[in-house]
Amino acid sequence: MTLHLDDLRVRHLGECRYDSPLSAMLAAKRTSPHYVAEGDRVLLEDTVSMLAEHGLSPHDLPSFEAAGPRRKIYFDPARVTAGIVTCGGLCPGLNDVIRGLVQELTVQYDVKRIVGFRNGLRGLTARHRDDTIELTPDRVRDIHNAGGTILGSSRGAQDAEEMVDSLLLRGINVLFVIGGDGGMNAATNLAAAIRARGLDIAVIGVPKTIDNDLPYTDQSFGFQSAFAQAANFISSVSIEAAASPDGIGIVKLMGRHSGFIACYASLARNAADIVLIPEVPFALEGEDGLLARVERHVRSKGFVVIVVAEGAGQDLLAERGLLEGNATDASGNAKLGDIGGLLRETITAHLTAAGLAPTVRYIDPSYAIRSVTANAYDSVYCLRLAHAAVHAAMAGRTETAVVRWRRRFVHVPMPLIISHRNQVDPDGDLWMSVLEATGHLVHDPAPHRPLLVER
Ligand SMILES: Nc1ncnc2c1ncn2[C@@H]1O[C@H](COP(=O)(O)OP(=O)(O)O)[C@@H](O)[C@H]1O
Ligand SMILES: O=P(O)(O)OC[C@H]1O[C@](O)(COP(=O)(O)O)[C@@H](O)[C@@H]1O
Ligand SMILES: [Mg+2]
Repeated sequence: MTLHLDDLRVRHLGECRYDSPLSAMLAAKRTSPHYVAEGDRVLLEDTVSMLAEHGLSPHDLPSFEAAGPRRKIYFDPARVTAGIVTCGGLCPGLNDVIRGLVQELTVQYDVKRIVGFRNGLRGLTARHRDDTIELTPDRVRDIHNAGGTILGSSRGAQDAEEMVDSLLLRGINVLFVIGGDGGMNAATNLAAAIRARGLDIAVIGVPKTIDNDLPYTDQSFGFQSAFAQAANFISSVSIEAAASPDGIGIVKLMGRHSGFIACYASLARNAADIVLIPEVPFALEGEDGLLARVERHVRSKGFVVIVVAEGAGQDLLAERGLLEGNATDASGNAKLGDIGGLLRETITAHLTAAGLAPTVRYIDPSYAIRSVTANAYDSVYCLRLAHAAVHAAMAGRTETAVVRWRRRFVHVPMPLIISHRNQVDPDGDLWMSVLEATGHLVHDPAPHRPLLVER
């Protein structure tokens, strides 16, 4: 998708007329390699070839508005009531973001009232809108020491008009939606409903996903903590597999449509022999198929470690009638078949038929990965995203997500965040690293992507 400068402009509620409490500090600042001033923009692309292709002056190149505090703001902080909601699946750092939002709103902007909606967008429905949590610095002081979200979360559909009514009834001027593709979709619809009614309510998104599958963000918050935890399970399984005759270690990791966790967790320990992700189809049978490859590993090395993303090989399950048609969860997300189970069964049968006596160690750590506390790196990241989100809201941005893009914090129009899915590029350098680390390129140099099958 080719984007132009106009596609990247974010919506403003109106003119910023109030002095920001941070204006004196900002007056002294200038753009430097480490600070992007409020009027400056951050380029969408960062290679010479991509930029040259546009043939445009720097000012006309596709670029994002820089995040950060503004000298003039849209809302009078004394009249602001903020709302916060977390939706969808958990990921590390949700409490860090909530805490950062509350601290920044109260300490820097002196906002007096912050309402936490419980259990995701369900908390904005008529039935649940009064069951909220008053969020104060005291209430959030220690919440970053635990995983999950103190607000709770949920999946399932809600009516946008009903949610707007809730915002009005609770007097919310600024809503922070911490959510994934579903949450950003819902927030976009909510913002459209707010706009259609001509209301003065800002909706700011803080994109969240354990799968790292949202575009226009370097890496989603909590992802690093999650794949570090996943890497521990890979270590465990590889120790088990190595200690067993004809040992087969299999770890199934989250990743509905994108294999980022599988790739990063595998690289973190460099113990995987085979990595299977949704983006790279594979065959079970045949000389280049998975079963033959597993057998070669076991015969040459004595054991094999396989890391599989849960969304990999769904076509193989469908072929075997092991998929529930087009089944979806309450939010409309595809329900997956159990690729880990299929691997365990087919590998055991294949190796047994080949005269080996496999010992299979299979781990599906599932929720144990996304429920962990954010590590120090992610905590910092979450806090800075929260700061950026508060500045964006107070400056009257709406239908806008705050993200880190090429190491800078920027504003992205919410529709772009849900325009497509971020996936591992089979031609990209991440997948190349995985192939290098698993020895595919050295041991099997002939096919460019050894486990990729044209279907
Ligand atoms: N396409 C959509 N349009 C409007 N709302 C959606 C859409 N997809 C999901 N939602 C709502 O957003 C919330 C979170 O979505 P979900 O897919 O469960 O998690 P996530 O935000 O992590 O992707 C749910 O309440 C769901 O109903
Ligand atoms: O069991 P749940 O809560 O539906 O979550 C499972 C799925 O949610 C995910 O964590 C991603 O969901 P989100 O979009 O909510 O982050 C997947 O990796 C996983 O398959
Ligand atoms: Mg999602």
